[in-house]
Amino acid sequence: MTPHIEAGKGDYADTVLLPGDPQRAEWMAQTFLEASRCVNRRRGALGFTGLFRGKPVSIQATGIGVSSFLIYAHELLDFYGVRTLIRTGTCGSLSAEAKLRSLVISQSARPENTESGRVFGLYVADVGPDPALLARALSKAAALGIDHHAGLTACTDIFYHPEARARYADARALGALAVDMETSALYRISAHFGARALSLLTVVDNLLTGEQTDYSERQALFTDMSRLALEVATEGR
Ligand SMILES: O=P(O)(O)O[C@H]1O[C@H](CO)[C@@H](O)[C@H]1O
Ligand SMILES: O=c1cc[nH]c(=O)[nH]1
Repeated sequence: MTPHIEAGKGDYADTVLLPGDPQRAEWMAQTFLEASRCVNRRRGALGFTGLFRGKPVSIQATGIGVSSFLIYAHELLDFYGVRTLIRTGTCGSLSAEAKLRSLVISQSARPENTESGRVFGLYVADVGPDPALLARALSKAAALGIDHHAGLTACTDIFYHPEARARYADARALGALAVDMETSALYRISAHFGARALSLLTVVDNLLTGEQTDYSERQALFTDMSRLALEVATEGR
């Protein structure tokens, strides 16, 4: 076990899907995994291991923001020896393409010059998803008919920011499709540990128009993203 995870060594599969929300972790495990068992309840950050089409896979909630995310990612990579991390997150749209309820596949992630932006100087710079995972996700998303866009995403430390959407002007000028609060951390720490990573994000609100989904409809919104993540995670294994 680690300070934040009570699971024993060997309780996680080589590949772990990472939603921020523990309720999403539980829903994904109940909906998609066979023989699923809960391996972590500490602090309510639920973790599960089970089988998808007969292949082992885990799902671990990471909480909100880079600080929380880096704790779970670090302990999974360092202590549990996990080799592949696939985020199944949510994001806010910054673009006309990333429509509400559609999927964004992060091809690169740009941190703001906030605390995590400074911390990232300690990690490998300018890293993105594993190219093979990305290619697999793009072809499977097309084959499954999933409404998706791939491109740059922004990553912020601050959900409720006094400057509101104006603070994303730079990221939007660079073509950022959407913003979340963990993807830069995922790509940096995975590169640091020589592991593979990919971030899939469902658009739950739009920072340009103010449109929002309701939390009660959200689990149903995650079917496409979850299936895609599980197929990408288990193909060829
Ligand atoms: O829904 P999750 O995966 O937590 O992701 C997004 O939602 C949270 C903010 O509401 C942040 O963690 C952000 O990245
Ligand atoms: O980080 C996030 C996630 C969802 N919606 C947002 O506006 N920001």
